[in-house]
Amino acid sequence: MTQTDRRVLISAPGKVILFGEHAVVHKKLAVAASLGLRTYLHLEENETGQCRLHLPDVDIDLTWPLSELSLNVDRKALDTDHPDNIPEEIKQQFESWMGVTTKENQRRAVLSFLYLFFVLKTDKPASFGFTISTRSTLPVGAGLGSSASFASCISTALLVLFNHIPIGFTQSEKKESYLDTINRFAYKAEQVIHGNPSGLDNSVCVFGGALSFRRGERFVPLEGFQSLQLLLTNTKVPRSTNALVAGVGAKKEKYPNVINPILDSIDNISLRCCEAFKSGSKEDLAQELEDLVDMNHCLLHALGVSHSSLEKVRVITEEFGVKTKLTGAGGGGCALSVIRDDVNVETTNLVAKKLAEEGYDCYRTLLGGTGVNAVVLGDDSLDQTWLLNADRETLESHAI
Ligand SMILES: Nc1ncnc2c1ncn2[C@@H]1O[C@H](COP(=O)(O)OP(=O)(O)O)[C@@H](O)[C@H]1O
Ligand SMILES: C[C@@](O)(CCOP(=O)(O)O)CC(=O)O
Repeated sequence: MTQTDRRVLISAPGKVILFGEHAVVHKKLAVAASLGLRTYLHLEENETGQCRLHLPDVDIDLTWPLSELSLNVDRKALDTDHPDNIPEEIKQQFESWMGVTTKENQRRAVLSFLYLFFVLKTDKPASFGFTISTRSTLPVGAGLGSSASFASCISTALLVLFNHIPIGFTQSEKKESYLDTINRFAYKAEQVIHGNPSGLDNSVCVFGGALSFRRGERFVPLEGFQSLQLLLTNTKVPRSTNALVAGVGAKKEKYPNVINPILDSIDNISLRCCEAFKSGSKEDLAQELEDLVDMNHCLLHALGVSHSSLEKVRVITEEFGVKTKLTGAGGGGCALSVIRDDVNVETTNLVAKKLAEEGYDCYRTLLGGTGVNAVVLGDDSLDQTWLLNADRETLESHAI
């Protein structure tokens, strides 16, 4: 296979925030872990002279001749602290490539791609072309980090495509430094998608595992982490991470003496979680996590980011003695329930059944899986049609 028809499968996990969402935006500690559910990206280099961006999860299929994807101004102008601050002229050019794309979720996905494309692009022959197709087994916009997982895949694809990092980065002795590079650009894409991200989600999706994170500092792998049985419930109530994060910020501005102590309490919940894992006693850990889950949810409720659907999940699970909190931005989206080892399978099934009767989707998935990964595909193997049609188990078996 030549360099020009190289095909690569990239994947990155979603994440679940155990403790500290929202507070982490304001420099409080958060604890999160990667999920078994992932986003997959198929990258094909070809000689069509065109760039195709195929994002079926958000109903996008755009193709541009690469000769037309060129900026009128020096691309150094893209080098700002936040992508929102790029010159108006570039924003207008991005708009002109957007076609009929009008929905906010679609626009942000395409804009994050265009932004990274221009930041990372290097000179290539006129015939150079490529197709990017993505498919996620994560629910999109539900609090499980689909945007960071997507951002990590796009960042990796463009870094590999333009030869900033080698395809075998996961086997390289410079792996850590390559992952840092992927993470830096994934964060930029996250900024395009949801405004003021803390950087927690992209760190989990890129590095995988379980970690604690404070904005502006390097994440710390969670000492003594043991995978937990979690039940994730997607209420399917749509919400905007942007708006919810901005709402908490506005409350903090207006009622600093009320909100700051809440954020400090959440910080202490995350600290306590780290200590509980470190101490290693499984019995105590289960009890503490349940308490912390309950308290963290109530504090998030006070910040105004719960929703009646999430409260309903709490009521249903509580009937079985199972503790639940919202996870991610809240306002709908997903809840996480801690399933203690002494809760039997029949009970868990019954809880899941009751939740399904309300129209919610339940996921049982492992925590702490591998971070972003890329493999070169052979001539005979999987193409993008396969990617778009494969079932979840088949996809997961190729994630490595
Ligand atoms: N598979 C995907 N394909 C294209 N865009 C995606 C995909 N997953 C996520 N996104 C982008 O991320 C946005 C969802 O981000 P967000 O609201 O933060 O939800 P989540 O909690 O799932 O990360 C989508 O509206 C879309 O712009
Ligand atoms: C609310 C927040 O803490 C997590 C948002 O997670 P999600 O986008 O709902 O998956 C924001 C952030 O950390 O950037």
